[in-house]
Amino acid sequence: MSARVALTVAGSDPSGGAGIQADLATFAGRTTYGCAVVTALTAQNTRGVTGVHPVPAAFVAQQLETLLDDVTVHAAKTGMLGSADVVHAVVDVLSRRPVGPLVVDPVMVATSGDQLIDDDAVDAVRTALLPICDLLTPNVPEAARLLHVEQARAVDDLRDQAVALLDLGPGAVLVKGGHLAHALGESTDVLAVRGPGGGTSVHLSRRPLVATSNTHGTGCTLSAALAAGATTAGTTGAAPDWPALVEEARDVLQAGLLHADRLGVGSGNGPVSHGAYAWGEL
Ligand SMILES: Nc1ncnc2c1ncn2[C@@H]1O[C@H](COP(=O)(O)OP(=O)(O)O)[C@@H](O)[C@H]1O
Ligand SMILES: Cc1ncc(COP(=O)(O)OP(=O)(O)O)c(N)n1
Repeated sequence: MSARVALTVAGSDPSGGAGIQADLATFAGRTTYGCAVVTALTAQNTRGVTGVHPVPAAFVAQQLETLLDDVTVHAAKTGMLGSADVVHAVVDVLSRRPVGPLVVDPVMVATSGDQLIDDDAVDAVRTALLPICDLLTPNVPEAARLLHVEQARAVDDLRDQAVALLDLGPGAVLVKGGHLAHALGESTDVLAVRGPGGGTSVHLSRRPLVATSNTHGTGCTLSAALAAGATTAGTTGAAPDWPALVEEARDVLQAGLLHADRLGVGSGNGPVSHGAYAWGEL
């Protein structure tokens, strides 16, 4: 028997709340072996980002090629890619070399407001990465930026934007409603899935609002849990059951949010507790 292997292609967050550190912790919590290709170093803590040191695109490609020469990956996720060159390098390798279902978290801005991607890279995500993506997981501002529309203000807007984003190429889209959670009084994400016959199904995933400011890394944790869940489909080549995997991943994140205040890491927006679900902590 061999392990289910998930890959993250993302930036480093030394505080451990987001980026590759969050992804690897989440993979481990889902009993999935984790590999990581690093796209950028950030100087970051729970209060914000003070610097970004990008990895050259050719070296991102070299990391991927070298890994895939040796290791079979059953599902992958992308997080912070940073520049158009890195986006194109990742797309070039992943379109030639199968890594199972691909989850794209189109990371653009940290909770602290710091920009993690430039405008050319957003265009590259839209035109090159989304066509090879199996599940796209934008938050409210990211969905609006990808579609060139105003930010969603209600669940109907989340639904319309999830369906509209399917036209850019992904097999499924989960528009996350975390930025509306306080206004709505609960956290509602909307999943749109393209069916084999071309029809679209829409699913609402709802959870009670967790009253915490310790939300650093929520998006990374959710997309990593989704990639970990998709490794099972990746071992057989079956299509992932995205509605079921979204519910599982949201349970992982909800436990992480409920346990976050007990971590006491840093003095800003602290990290979610990536392993809480696996430990049975609530
Ligand atoms: N306070 C909260 N309570 C419960 N769920 C939340 C809360 N904040 C965010 N979430 C959930 O965390 C996930 C990521 O949230 P969101 O803030 O939308 O994305 P990002 O972290 O990428 O900015 C979504 O599933 C969202 O519904
Ligand atoms: C290196 C790195 N990657 C991604 C993020 C953003 O992560 P996210 O999960 O969206 O969490 P918040 O920034 O919203 O807390 C990051 N900060 N750093």
